[in-house]
Amino acid sequence: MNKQPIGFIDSGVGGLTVFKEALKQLPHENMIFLGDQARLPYGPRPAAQVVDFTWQMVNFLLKKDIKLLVIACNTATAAALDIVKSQLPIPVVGVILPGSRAALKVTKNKHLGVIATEGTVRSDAYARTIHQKDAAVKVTSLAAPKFVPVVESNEYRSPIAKRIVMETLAPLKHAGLDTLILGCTHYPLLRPLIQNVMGDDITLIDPGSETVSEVSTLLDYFDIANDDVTEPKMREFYTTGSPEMFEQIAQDWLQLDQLNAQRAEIEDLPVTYQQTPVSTVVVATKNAGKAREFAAMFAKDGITVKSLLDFPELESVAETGTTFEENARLKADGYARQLELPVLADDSGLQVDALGGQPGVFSARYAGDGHNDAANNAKLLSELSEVPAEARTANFHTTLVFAKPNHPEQDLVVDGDVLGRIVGIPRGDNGFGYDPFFEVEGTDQTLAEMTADEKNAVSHRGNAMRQLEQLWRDWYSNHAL
Ligand SMILES: O=P(O)(O)OP(=O)(O)OP(=O)(O)OC[C@H]1O[C@@H](n2cnc3c(O)ncnc32)[C@H](O)[C@@H]1O
Ligand SMILES: [Mg+2]
Repeated sequence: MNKQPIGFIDSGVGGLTVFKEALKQLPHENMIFLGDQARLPYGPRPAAQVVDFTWQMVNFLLKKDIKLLVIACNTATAAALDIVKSQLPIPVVGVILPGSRAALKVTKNKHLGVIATEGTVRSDAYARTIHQKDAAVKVTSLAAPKFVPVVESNEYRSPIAKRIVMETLAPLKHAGLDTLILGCTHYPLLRPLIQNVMGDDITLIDPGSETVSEVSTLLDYFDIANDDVTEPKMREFYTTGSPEMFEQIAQDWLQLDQLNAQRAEIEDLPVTYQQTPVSTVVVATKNAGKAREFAAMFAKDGITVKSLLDFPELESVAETGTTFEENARLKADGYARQLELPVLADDSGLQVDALGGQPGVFSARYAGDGHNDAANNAKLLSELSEVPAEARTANFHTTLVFAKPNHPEQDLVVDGDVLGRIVGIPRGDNGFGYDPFFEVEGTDQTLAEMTADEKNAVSHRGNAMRQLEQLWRDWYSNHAL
């Protein structure tokens, strides 16, 4: 018998949907809830910050002597579950695995939808978790950033809520899914509206109930359940925001008598786990031209780039794939494993329409094995000798893959392209490779006539980097699920 409370944390009131399930399934347990309403929403925040805030909430509840922690927030689960779990002596339960499991149990057509915050969607945690269990399941994710504010402002039954739900879910209505995961603990409060928009054929999954089943299993497994059915149970509620606002929603949602919320000061509590800022990125390329471009792009954030030229002792990874992505993955995964560091790889090439997309993935060895830009360019010109100027359209493509050591399933993948045409006479001395022959669409300049900055502003690599910039820091600081 263990009378210590179970702790629940969330960015706001959403976690109460899990708490409500716990009241139903585990009525004899003492429970404490903490919502970080002052700093909500968590969805748009960088993962590293969500990790910090999560630790502050955890440290608040540890002082209350909790015996088990429920991270009743999808965004915090995606960002912090692993690290918190690895450092706490008590069991820790998140909501993503239980939610995924529940959805896999009910789907018939193996097409799942996930609606969640931007942070959760960006982390790809649901798709990853689902695919670890069944790689054949299709997962369609959609960020619904407007839902949390509607719930937190107690507007979740209003006509505004109805309109927001309708507009947000429109892209999913005809997507062909049969099951939709409510991948944010706030969303079950909008359940009737969501069901109405999606139609009765779609099964909605509220991860709360499955999460509490997992809690129940763990209480038994660790033999820490409270079997005392006599005395009244502790129901404590804390918020970093306004206790009155919290009470209104909680009272309404939980239907508890005498619900009292108290203000919690957690901002000054320690952040147990500090992220070290990233100062160096390894780019897995032997091509000095590429390395220079990445160095210039990362330098804007004060980050130093190292390339394979800095690590001559590494075993070469063969580019045996048939697509840019396959090759980029081979390079990123292969070198990350050897270096035991996150590694970024680029696989790129020129695709000429009149040559059926050639040289494509063979761009580096177009004229035969071994790198020789001059020979490659000469071959390109001879292949195009009969092709008139207007038919010499082409594009440069790159696929970038950022990989962590031994976690290929977490590879971050982005693409970039630039359109143009192949000119007959080379122009310009800048850049590298095929640059002097590639005239950028909408300009009269080849890539080799542009400065480094001008090229990065339009190039395939620059375009891919601009996407990567939005994603990589969060991904980098996310721990393996
Ligand atoms: O594999 P790593 O070591 O990164 O270096 P690589 O030069 O072999 O690179 P790829 O396998 O990706 O092959 C890309 C080919 O396309 C050419 N290429 C890629 N990006 C280019 C750019 O921005 N300008 C000109 N040529 C480019 C490059 O010179 C190569 O011949
Ligand atoms: Mg190569």
